[in-house]
Parts: sequence; C-alpha cells; structure tokens
Amino acid sequence: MKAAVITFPGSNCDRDLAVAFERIGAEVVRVWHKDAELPKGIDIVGIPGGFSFGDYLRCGAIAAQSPVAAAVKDFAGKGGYVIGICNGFQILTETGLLPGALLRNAGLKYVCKALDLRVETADSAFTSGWHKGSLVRIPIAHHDGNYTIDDEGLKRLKDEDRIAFTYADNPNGATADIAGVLSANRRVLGMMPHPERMAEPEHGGTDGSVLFRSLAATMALA
Ligand SMILES: NC(=O)CC[C@H](N)C(=O)O
Repeated sequence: MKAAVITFPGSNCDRDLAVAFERIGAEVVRVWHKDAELPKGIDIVGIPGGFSFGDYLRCGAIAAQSPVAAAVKDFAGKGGYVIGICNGFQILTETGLLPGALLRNAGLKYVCKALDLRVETADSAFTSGWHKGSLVRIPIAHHDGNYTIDDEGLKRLKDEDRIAFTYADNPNGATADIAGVLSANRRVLGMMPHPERMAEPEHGGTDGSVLFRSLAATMALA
C-alpha cells in the first residue's frame, strides 16, 4: 500500500498522519502543495489537519486552489481513495469533493478534547473494521468544525448511507451531529476528529487505529 500525504504551509498533522500510515505497513510519499502531480502508483491520498494558509479567507479555501488540489480532484475522479482529517475535511469541502461546509463552532471557541463518536456505517474502506453503532473515542481540535448542509443535501447523505460518524455529544453545532461524511462512491472520507491522534497506546487509546487497519485490509484485498 502506498500513501501520499500532502503538506500545505500551516499543516501540523502531516507527520502524525504519515506515521499512522506507516504503522499499517504503508509506504508514505510526502507531497508539497505546489506539486501539480501526485506520485505514481499511490493507493490513497491523506490530507492532514492544521491551519493551511493560516485559515485565512475560510479554513481550507486557499489550499483548495493549490496545484495539488487539482491533482487530488483528478485522482478522486478516477476512483482513488482520499481521506481528509480536520483541516483536510475543510479542504475537501472547499474543493467540492465532499458536500457541505465547515462553519465556526456554535460556541465560537476552539474545542480540543477526546470525545465519543458513533460509527454510522461500516460500509466503507475506512469504517469496515467497526460495526454500525460502535462508539469510538477520538479527539477533536478545531474552531471551524460546525458541519453545515442544507435539508436536501442532508437527505441525500442519509438516503445514501454516507454519514460515516456522528458525535455522541455535539461539541460544535454540526448539522445532525455529523462528524464525518463519505463521497457518493464511498472512497473519499472527510472527518473533523483526528484518528491519527488516537492510534497508539501512548496516545491514550487506539480506537483511531481501526480506521487505518480497515484501510490496510481493503487495500490487501484490492
Ligand atoms: N486541527 C485542525 O486541523 C484545525 C482545523 C482548522 N484550522 C480549525 O481550527 O477549524
């Protein structure tokens, strides 16, 4: 399995995401935001958390205009797997690869804590290691995590079983408690919580590692 991890000016979880991929045996190639092409032969792109371009304009808006974003759109358009975590999720909504938008937290404060998520579907390469309804503990760290989508978009996500995770106790005002969503082909995941920060016993828990192990199992079968 070969993973590309992208770094933007202001990314701060790129190394952590690379380590999480390496722990499942993946070869990781680091990609700079100015690269207009992704490395050959990759199975998945990881867009890490952080504060790309200082969160100016809107979180993820400038990153979504970078040369690498066009390459990621092309990769996803051909059925490639992409995971965007936190700022990565914000970037994926800004590119249009995922629906909805991440607005300022309802409480207007940066929230940084571990909390419980409910796995809403096990039908994806990212969540197949859990059961629908599993409760998992994974941390959040954001000020713009208030996932917002109109009624029609929400209905579509529900009808197509594309809500990956919800918050057990909504920390940011997100529509329908949504913490993570899948693309229509189920190969692009965006999520505000950080599975790479809860992936080793030293992190205080290993629930996040299930996501990476699910991916490894899918890739092994491919
Ligand atoms: N941890 C992160 O990726 C932060 C995301 C984003 N910049 C926010 O604060 O909302």
